[in-house]
Amino acid sequence: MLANLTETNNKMVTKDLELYYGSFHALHAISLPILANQVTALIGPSGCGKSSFLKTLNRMNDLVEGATVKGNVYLDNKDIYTSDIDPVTLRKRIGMVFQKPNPFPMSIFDNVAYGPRAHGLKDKQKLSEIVEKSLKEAALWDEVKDRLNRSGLQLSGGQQQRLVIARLLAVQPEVLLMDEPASALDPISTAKLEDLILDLKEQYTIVIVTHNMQQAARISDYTAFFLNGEVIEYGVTKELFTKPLDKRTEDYVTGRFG
Ligand SMILES: Nc1ncnc2c1ncn2[C@@H]1O[C@H](COP(=O)(O)OP(=O)(O)OP(=O)(O)O)[C@@H](O)[C@H]1O
Repeated sequence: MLANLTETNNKMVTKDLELYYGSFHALHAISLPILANQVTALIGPSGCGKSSFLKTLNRMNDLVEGATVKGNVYLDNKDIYTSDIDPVTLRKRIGMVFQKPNPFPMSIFDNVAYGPRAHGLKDKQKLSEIVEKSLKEAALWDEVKDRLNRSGLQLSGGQQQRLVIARLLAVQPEVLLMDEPASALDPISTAKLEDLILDLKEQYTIVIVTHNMQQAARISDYTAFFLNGEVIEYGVTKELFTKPLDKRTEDYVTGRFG
């Protein structure tokens, strides 16, 4: 399937995106749509550029010394690499979850209230409402409502990952980027996180990097297969997994390499 870059329900689009780390050419002419309220999975063998691509979507690569981006990345049809875009505000709209859960060393409440407070909100009642709403949305409220003052670091890995998601939701993002968010979790926590991702796509647009083919098949609507910094194939997940057009995609999804 050819990626349609002009669909009206594209939340984001990358066009001829190139990424260099110094002289190393890490991403080659990536043109991909990210559909609104859908889960897009990025798959491919280690080192093929999935995380690098993910980081171009909220300008996290700005923080990597020597990284240069060429081409365009649009959010709601507006290029995010123009000089009038403030990367900090952008990252509020496009939040990111990493492989290893990274709650701040503070209470569960303060973790979630962190973003709204940083944006100047002081009203205790409003903060409490946001914390409760975000924890509910992240499917963590019932497990922590009686211990909001305990440290976020005392939670299990799966709970920590949902706390990090609650922290992002508290600043009302539009897109959630997830870089192998379940790779450090046990099967039960992974299943909870997958259920949560399926719930969250009702309200948010989600891009997830995963090494787990079954996970990509279970939770994503669209999949892009990366190899050596290129997108080899993009399409509806079911089709890409059952009727891949490219031999290399077929070899990868059937476990013949990677
Ligand atoms: N900060 C950096 N400086 C230089 N090269 C980098 C940097 N980050 C990544 N690379 C290189 O870019 C290429 C793509 O890396 P990237 O981490 O995006 O791949 P990946 O598909 O996410 O891999 P994995 O599945 O192992 O996480 C690799 O060759 C990697 O060594």
